[in-house]
Amino acid sequence: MTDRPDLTCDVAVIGAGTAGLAAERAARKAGARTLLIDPEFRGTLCANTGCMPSKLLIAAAHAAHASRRAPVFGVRPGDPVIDGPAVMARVRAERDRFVAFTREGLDDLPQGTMIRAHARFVAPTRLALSDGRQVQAGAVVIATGSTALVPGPFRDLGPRILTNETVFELPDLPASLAVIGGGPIGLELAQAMGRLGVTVTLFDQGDRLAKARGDAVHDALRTAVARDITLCLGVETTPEPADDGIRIAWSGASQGAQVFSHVLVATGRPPNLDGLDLAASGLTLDDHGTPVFDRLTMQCGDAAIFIAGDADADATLLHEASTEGAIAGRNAATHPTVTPGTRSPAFALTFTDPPLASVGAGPGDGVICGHSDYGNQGRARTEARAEGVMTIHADAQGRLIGADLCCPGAEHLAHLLAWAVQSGATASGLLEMPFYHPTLEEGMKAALRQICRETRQPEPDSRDFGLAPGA
Ligand SMILES: Cc1cc2nc3c(=O)[nH]c(=O)nc-3n(C[C@H](O)[C@H](O)[C@H](O)COP(=O)(O)OP(=O)(O)OC[C@H]3O[C@@H](n4cnc5c(N)ncnc54)[C@H](O)[C@@H]3O)c2cc1C
Ligand SMILES: NC(=O)c1ccc[n+]([C@@H]2O[C@H](COP(=O)([O-])OP(=O)(O)OC[C@H]3O[C@@H](n4cnc5c(N)ncnc54)[C@H](O)[C@@H]3O)[C@@H](O)[C@H]2O)c1
Repeated sequence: MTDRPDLTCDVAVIGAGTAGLAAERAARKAGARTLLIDPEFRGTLCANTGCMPSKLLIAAAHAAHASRRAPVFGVRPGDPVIDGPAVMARVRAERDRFVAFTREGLDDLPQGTMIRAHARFVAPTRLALSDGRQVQAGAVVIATGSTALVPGPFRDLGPRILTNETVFELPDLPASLAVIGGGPIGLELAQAMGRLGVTVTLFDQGDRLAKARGDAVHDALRTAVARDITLCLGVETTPEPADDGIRIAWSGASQGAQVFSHVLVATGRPPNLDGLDLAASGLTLDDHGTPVFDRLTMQCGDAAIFIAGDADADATLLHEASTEGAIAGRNAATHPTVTPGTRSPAFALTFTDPPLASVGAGPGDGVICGHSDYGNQGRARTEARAEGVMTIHADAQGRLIGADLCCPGAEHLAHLLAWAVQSGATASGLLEMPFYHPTLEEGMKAALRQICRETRQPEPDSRDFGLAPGA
C-alpha cells in the first residue's frame, strides 16, 4: 500500500456496539490513539432491539400473568384488560431512555474519534470507508455484531414478517403470532406475547428449545411454556400470503396450516462479516467464514486484527461482548505483545418464566450430577410457583463445574452457581455457607448433598443435615 491514508491511528475499532465501545475504551486506556467506525452510532443492539426492549415486553407479560393468577391466593383483581398500544408505547418509551444513555456515552469520546462510515478491509491493517477515505491502523478490532437471519421463504412477504428489528415498533399487539425458531429470542417473545393475550404458536425444526441441556430441564421448560403458547417442534414450515395475514403450513412431527396476523422470524443471528471484504484481511476463516481467533486474547491468528462480540459467533451474549471487547481493545493497543484475558465459565439465561439457565459444563462422561426438585420446594410453594428442576454438575472431587436449571428464581440462583464454579467451590464448601429460611436458595441443598454423597466428600458436621419445613 503506497498511497497516503487519509486517517491514521493506533487502533481502529469497526462497530460501535457493546463490544466495540468496550474495545475503544480499553485501547484508549492502554494509551492508544483510537478511531471508532460505525455508519450509524445509533446506540447498541442491546438497547435498541435486543436485551432491553425484550425484557420490557416480558415485564408487561409478568404484570398480566400476576393479575391473572392472583385468585390462587384468594385475591380477585378480575381478568386483566390488556391495552396493546399502551404496552407497546411503554416498551418504546423506556427503550428510548436506555438508547439515550448509550448515545450519551459517545459524548465522552475524544474529539475526532467517531467516524460515521461503513468500513471494509483493503489490507490487513488498512480500511476503506464508505465516505471514500482510507484509514491506516496499527491494529484493528472487528466488532460488527450480528444480523437476524430470515430464511428465503419468509423474505419478501411484507411487513407482517417481523424480526427483533421490527417487532418492538408494532403500534399494537398482534392479533395472532407465529414464531419461527425456539431459541432464546423466539421463546422469550413467544411466552411474553402469549401472556399478553396474543394467540401464539411457536415452530422449530429441532426438538429442543433454547438448547436446554438435560431432559429433565428441557421437560420443565417445555411444560411451563406450553401453558402460554402452542408448541410445534420438529417441523418444517412453509409461509404464503393470505387474506389478513400469513398462512403457515407445517409438516414433520405434526402437520397443519393456520393463518396468523404476523410472523416473528427468530431463526438465528449470524455474524455481520459480509461487507468487510475479509479476503483482503489475510485472515484464516473457519467453515462458516468467521475468522479463526483465540478466545483468551481475541487475536485472529498472529495478525494485528482482533475480534469481539457477536461478530465472532462464539458466545453471543451481552456480558461476553463486553468482556471480549475489553480484552480485544487492550491487546490491540499493546500488539505485538498480547496477554490472555480472564474468561468466565459459560453462562446463559433465557428469560422465560420460570427462567432457563446453564452454567459451565453440562452433563457428560465422568460428571457427577446432583438434582434438586422445585416441584415441592418450600418458598416456591408459598408463592404458588413450585415447579422445575436444578442439576448441579461436579468433578470426582466434588468441585462444581456447571449447572442447568429451569425453576423459579433461576436467573439469581444461576449467578450464585456461576460464581461458585468460577471460584472453584466444592459442594461440601457451599453447604457450609449460610442458607436463609425460607428461600429458593435452600432448594440447592438437595443437589449439593447428593454430590457430597456420590463423591464421598464430607457434609459439614457443624450443619444440621435435616431440613427446615419445606426447604
Ligand atoms: C431480541 C434480543 C434479545 C437479547 N437479549 C439478551 C439478553 O437478555 N441478555 C444477553 O446477554 N444478550 C441478549 N441478546 C444478545 C446481545 O444483545 C448481543 O450479544 C450483544 O448486544 C452484541 O453486541 P455487539 O457489540 O457484538 O453488537 P452490536 O451492538 O450489534 O454492534 C455492532 C455494531 O457494528 C456496526 N457495524 C456493522 N458492520 C459494520 C461495518 N462494516 N463498518 C462499521 N460498523 C459496522 C453496527 O452498525 C453496530 O453498531 C439479545 C439479542 C437480541 C437480538
Ligand atoms: N436471554 C438472552 O440472553 C438472550 C435472549 C435473546 C437472544 N440472545 C442471543 O441471541 C442469539 C440469537 O438468538 P436466536 O433465538 O435468534 O437464535 P438461536 O440460534 O439461538 O436459535 C434459533 C432457533 O431457530 C431454529 N431454526 C433455525 N432455522 C429454522 C427454520 N427454518 N424453521 C424453524 N426453526 C428454525 C433453530 O433450531 C433454533 O432452535 C442467541 O443464541 C443468544 O446468544 C440471548
